Amino acid sequence: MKTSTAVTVAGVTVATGVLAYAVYFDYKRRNDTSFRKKLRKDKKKVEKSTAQLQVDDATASAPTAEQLRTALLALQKEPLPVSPQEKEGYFMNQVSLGEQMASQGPAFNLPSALAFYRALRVYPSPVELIVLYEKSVPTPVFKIVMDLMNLDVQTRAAGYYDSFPDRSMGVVIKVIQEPTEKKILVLDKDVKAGEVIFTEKPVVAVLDHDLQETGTYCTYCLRSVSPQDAVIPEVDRFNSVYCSIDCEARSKHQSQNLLFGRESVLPPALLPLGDIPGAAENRNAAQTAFANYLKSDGKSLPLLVARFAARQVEAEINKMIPPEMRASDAPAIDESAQYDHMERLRYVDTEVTQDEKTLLSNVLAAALPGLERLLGDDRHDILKGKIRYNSIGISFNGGRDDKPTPKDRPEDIERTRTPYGTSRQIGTAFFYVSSYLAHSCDPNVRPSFDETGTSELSLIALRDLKKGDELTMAYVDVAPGPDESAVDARRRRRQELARGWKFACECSKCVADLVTTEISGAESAGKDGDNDLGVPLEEARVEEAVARVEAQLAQVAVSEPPVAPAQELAL
Ligand SMILES: C[S@@+](CC[C@H](N)C(=O)[O-])C[C@H]1O[C@@H](n2cnc3c(N)ncnc32)[C@H](O)[C@@H]1O
Repeated sequence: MKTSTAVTVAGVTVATGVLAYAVYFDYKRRNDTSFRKKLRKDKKKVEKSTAQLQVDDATASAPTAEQLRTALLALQKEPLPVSPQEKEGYFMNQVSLGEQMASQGPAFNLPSALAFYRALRVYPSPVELIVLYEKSVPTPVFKIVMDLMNLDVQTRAAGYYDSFPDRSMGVVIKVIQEPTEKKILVLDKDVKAGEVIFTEKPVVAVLDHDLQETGTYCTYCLRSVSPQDAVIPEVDRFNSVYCSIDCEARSKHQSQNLLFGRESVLPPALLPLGDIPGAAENRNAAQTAFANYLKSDGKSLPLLVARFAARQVEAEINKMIPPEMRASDAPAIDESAQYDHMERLRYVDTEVTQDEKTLLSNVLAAALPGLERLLGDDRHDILKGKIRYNSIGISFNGGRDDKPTPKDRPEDIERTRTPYGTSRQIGTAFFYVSSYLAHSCDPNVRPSFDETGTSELSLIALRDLKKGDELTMAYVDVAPGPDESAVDARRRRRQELARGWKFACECSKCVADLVTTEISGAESAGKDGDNDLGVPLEEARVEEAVARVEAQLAQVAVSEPPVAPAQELAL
């Protein structure tokens, strides 16, 4: 087993559910003596059984590739324990089962490895556990555990777009390999012009700064709110208003409480903050500082990113709550797969200022020590780069005319993907499925928010379309202005695309325009190098991001202070 494979595998496993669970383990480890005793006992058992075992590599029977695949397939279908308590019990049982079977001889190597692998799947710091396994599990069994992990990652990666997006949306994501890998959103049904292809709720949304200040739109769903109907929250650090108590509750649950509220973010049974002196004052100070920063900065992205981080925490904490007690607004996608979705999205290099990093990290740590790890190292930069790159502008009925003109340099202006123009939007939202829409200067769909009057997106067909057609929207306003020639309009939209999304548009219209006589020879010559765009281009990042994030996660898991029982086991 190569270390790199272990790191990749562990990165994926870490990413799929470490956060609140790790915090919970840490809390239990520090506070629960019977839990500590159990771990120590377990450590001794591992040592004893592995000391007795001197299995000879050469005589050990290794499973065939087919046996391994069949066993893994069955294992992948097993339901995983949900609550921390269930996970804890499951983990202990599987480790002890693995030991017992390993002591039965080589014929039991595969069942033993499967048990150890099951334990690993629920463990909050898998890299630590791998290190422990390497030292304590018989070599042939350890090798099978690693082979199982390898295969697990491979099958998960290959089958990812078989189950996402949900088939009921009527679209699929296709991965095109040539000339460079890209993903496109393709219709899975026939539609007529004007039909809604699918609707999608945002993962997170934010109002433009000036509208947040006026309190005329719902802070959660972005619906227009008249003053007499506004629900005004008790605790708030902006001029938030809600269109209903339902929106207020959802907002509080998803992010508002963690970022700007006072209540514990953990369920009442686990309240590690309750008895820490000064915790409430500390939290208040961290939140005030962050809110002041957001107000003076006047940008949308820092709050959008903070809300996304809060939703990740919400998803993890939700797993600790029995299903019947969870909020009813569970999103359409499996929240535990959020990291998987994010890893697959493209992004542009974005640097978050040290101030912004520190302020948000303080808010997270003050809500629950350990949460700040969520955005450690350059994960904050990457997350912001991804949200910035994929977000869509929200506007109703073609957009507004009263947005203040930004004072920033052109390269610093926040841009969202919207055919109506960022300058006409009321807010910004981030969607999982619609993130995959490519741009075309002659688009065949448009995102609309008029159907609901909220941030829920309806994707509307602009012409009759057939199953198998690629869906494309306009990221920018592609219509020529009243005084704009076709050539100028083409140059403007291509410059906007290059500036905001760092690519030279290759849509059918741009390609067709190149061969028409109305585009000047000089501009055509720019096609290859795109030096007519006046903006340096770079490939949007994706695959490197996956590798980097995984490597960092694995590194963090190895170098972190003790948060999990492996640390005790490894003593
Ligand atoms: C928001 S993502 C859309 C999903 C993306 N196709 C993927 O592979 O993940 C935007 C990226 O798609 C590519 N793209 C979208 N529309 C394009 C176009 N008209 N011409 C060239 N590249 C385009 C660009 O490389 C850009 O990095």
